Amino acid sequence: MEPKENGNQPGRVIEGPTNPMVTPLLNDLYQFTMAYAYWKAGKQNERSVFDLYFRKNPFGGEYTVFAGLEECVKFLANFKLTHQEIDYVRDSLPGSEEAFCDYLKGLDCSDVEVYAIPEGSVVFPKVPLMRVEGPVGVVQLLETPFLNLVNFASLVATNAARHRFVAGKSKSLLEFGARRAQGPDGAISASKYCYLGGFDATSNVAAGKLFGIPLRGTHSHAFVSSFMSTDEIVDKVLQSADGETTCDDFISLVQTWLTKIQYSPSLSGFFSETNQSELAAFISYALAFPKAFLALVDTYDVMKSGIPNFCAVALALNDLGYKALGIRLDSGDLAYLSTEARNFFCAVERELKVPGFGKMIVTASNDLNEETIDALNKQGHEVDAFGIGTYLVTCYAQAALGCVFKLVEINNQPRIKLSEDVTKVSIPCKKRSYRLYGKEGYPLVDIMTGENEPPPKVGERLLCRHPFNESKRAYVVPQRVEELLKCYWRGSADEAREELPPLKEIRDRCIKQLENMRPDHMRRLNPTPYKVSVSAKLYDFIHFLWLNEAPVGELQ
Ligand SMILES: Nc1ncnc2c1ncn2[C@@H]1O[C@H](COP(=O)(O)OP(=O)(O)OP(=O)(O)O)[C@@H](O)[C@H]1O
Ligand SMILES: O=P(O)(O)OC[C@H]1O[C@H](OP(=O)(O)OP(=O)(O)O)[C@H](O)[C@@H]1O
Ligand SMILES: O=C(O)c1cccnc1
Ligand SMILES: [Mg+2]
Repeated sequence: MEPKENGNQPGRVIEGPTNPMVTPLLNDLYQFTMAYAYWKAGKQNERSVFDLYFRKNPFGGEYTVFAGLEECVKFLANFKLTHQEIDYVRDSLPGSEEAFCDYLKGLDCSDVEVYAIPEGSVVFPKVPLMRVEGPVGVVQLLETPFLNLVNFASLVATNAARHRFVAGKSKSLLEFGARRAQGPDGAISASKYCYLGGFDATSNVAAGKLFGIPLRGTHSHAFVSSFMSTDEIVDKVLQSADGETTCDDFISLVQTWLTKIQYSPSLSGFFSETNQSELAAFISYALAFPKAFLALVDTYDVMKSGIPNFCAVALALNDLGYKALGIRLDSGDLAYLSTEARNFFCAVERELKVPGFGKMIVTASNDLNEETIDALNKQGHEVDAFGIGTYLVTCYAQAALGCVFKLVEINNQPRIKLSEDVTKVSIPCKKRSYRLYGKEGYPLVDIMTGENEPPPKVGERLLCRHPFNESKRAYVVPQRVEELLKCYWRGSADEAREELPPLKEIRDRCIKQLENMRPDHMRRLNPTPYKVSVSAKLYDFIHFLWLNEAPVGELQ
C-alpha cells in the first residue's frame, strides 16, 4: 500500500494499515447507528474515554502478549471516510438526515488521544492495553476495528510465545501455516505476530517481504515422488564449492558413497536397496541447491531409505566442499525417528571420518502443537527445528482472546458497566496503570489508579487491592515502578508521541519480558495467576459507583 500523507501530522507520514481492507467500514453497523444517534442528540463531541482490555488469559495460561498496536495507529492516522463510503453508510441508515453526511465528511482522529502499553509487552487481564479518549462519535467508530486488529494479533502472538516456551530457547521455530490459516489476512497476520511472539522464521513469502521476517523452508513430498529414477537427471555436472574442480558425474559419486555407507562396519545390514526415485529427487535438489541441501526423508521409509539416501548425497557434496543442512521428518514417531537419524549421522561421522556430520539439522513437522512438543521433550528427541502450521496459526486451542472496549468516562463523569458475572464488571474512570517490580527483579503486580492520584514510588509501601474481592489485598514496596500506558496518538501533537519501533525490536521486547517473568506464572500446568490490582482510592470509588448504579432489589 502506498504511504499516505496524514493531514494532521506535518512532517510525519504514517502508512495505512497493512491490509487495505482495514477502513472505517470494517465496522459493525451499530457503531454507525450510534454515531448517528449521538449526532442527532448533539452528543457527538462529548469527551469520552474507553478502555480496551481482555478478561482472561488464553490457552489456560496466566500471561498474554499484546500485539496489533502499530496497525491501530496506522488506522488512526489514515482514518477518513471516502465519498462512496459515506453514501453507503447513509443508505444503510434509513431515514438519516443529509447533514449527518457532512459530519461524517469532516470526521478524522485529530481530536483523539491513544495511550497504550508498548506492543510486544506481557500483559494481564483487566489492565487497559489501550486507553482511547476523544469525541464519543468518532471513538465509538474505533471500537470494532481496534478490537479486530488487537484480538487475533495478541492471541496468535501468545500462542507463538507458548510454543517457544515449551520448545526452549535453543530450538528453531518455523511458522508453516499459510496453507491452513483463516484466509489471506489470517496468514499474513499469523506470520507477523508469530515472529513477534518468538518464532524465528516463516515460510510465507509475502510476510517475509512485507515485514522483513526471515524466510525458511524445505521441500515437499510432491518433489520427492515426482521423480522415477536417476535416469531423468540430464545434467550430472557439479562444480566444487571453491570452483576449482568439476565433478562430471555427481550421480556416480553419490552411488559410490551409498555403497560405502551400506558396507561400513557399524552400518552394514542397517538397510539394503534404498528407493532410487527418492535418491534421484535428493540428487536433483542437491544439484539445484548444493550450498543449502536438505531432504524430506519420510516419503518411503525414513531409516531404510530416506536417511541413507540423504547421507550419500551429503557425503558426495562434502567431497566437493559443500556442507549439507539436514533433513525434515514429517510423519511417524518424531522422538524415535529423530534419535535414530541422529545416531545414524553420528555413526557416519565416526566411521567415515567426516567431522561435524553428526550435527545435521533435524527439522520436524506434522500437526505439531504445544502438547506434542511437550511429549517429545519428555520422551527425549533430537529435533533442532520445529515447523508448525495448523495448530499455531489457527489458534486451534482457543478461538479468540475476547478483548473488549468499554466506556469508562464521559464528560469527566466515570461510568461503570455492571454484570451478574463479577469478572464482567468494568473498572470505571480514566486511569493510569503501573507495573511494580520486586526485590528479585520480577514484576510483582500491576496496579490501576485514578488519573490524578500520585504515582507509586520506589521504596514506598503501597496497598494493592483486588478490584472486586474485598479480602484480597497486599502491601507492596516496589523496587521499580514502570508506567504502562504511553502516548501513541495525540491528534496533531506529533512531538509528544512514542515512536513505532520496527518489528524486530518489538519481538526483542517480547522475548525479554517473557524471560523476566517469575517462572511459576509461566509454567504450563497450574500456573500462578499474576496479581492485577487497584489503588485503595480507586477500589473505594468503584464500589461507591457500583452501589450508586445498581438498583436495589425488592423481595415479594
Ligand atoms: N513421539 C511422539 N509423541 C507424541 N506425539 C507424536 C510423536 N511423534 C509424532 N507425534 C504426533 O503424532 C501425530 C501422528 O500423526 P498421524 O497419526 O496422522 O501419523 P503420521 O505419522 O502423520 O502418519 P502418516 O504416515 O499417515 O502421515 C502427529 O500429530 C505428530 O505430531
Ligand atoms: O502439519 P502442520 O502443523 O499444519 O504444518 C504444515 C504441514 O504442511 C505440510 O504438509 P501438509 O499438511 O499439507 O500435507 P501432509 O499432511 O500430507 O504432510 C507439511 O508437511 C506439514 O506437515
Ligand atoms: O518448507 C516447508 O517444509 C513447509 C512449508 C510449509 C508447509 N509445510 C512445509
Ligand atoms: Mg499434515
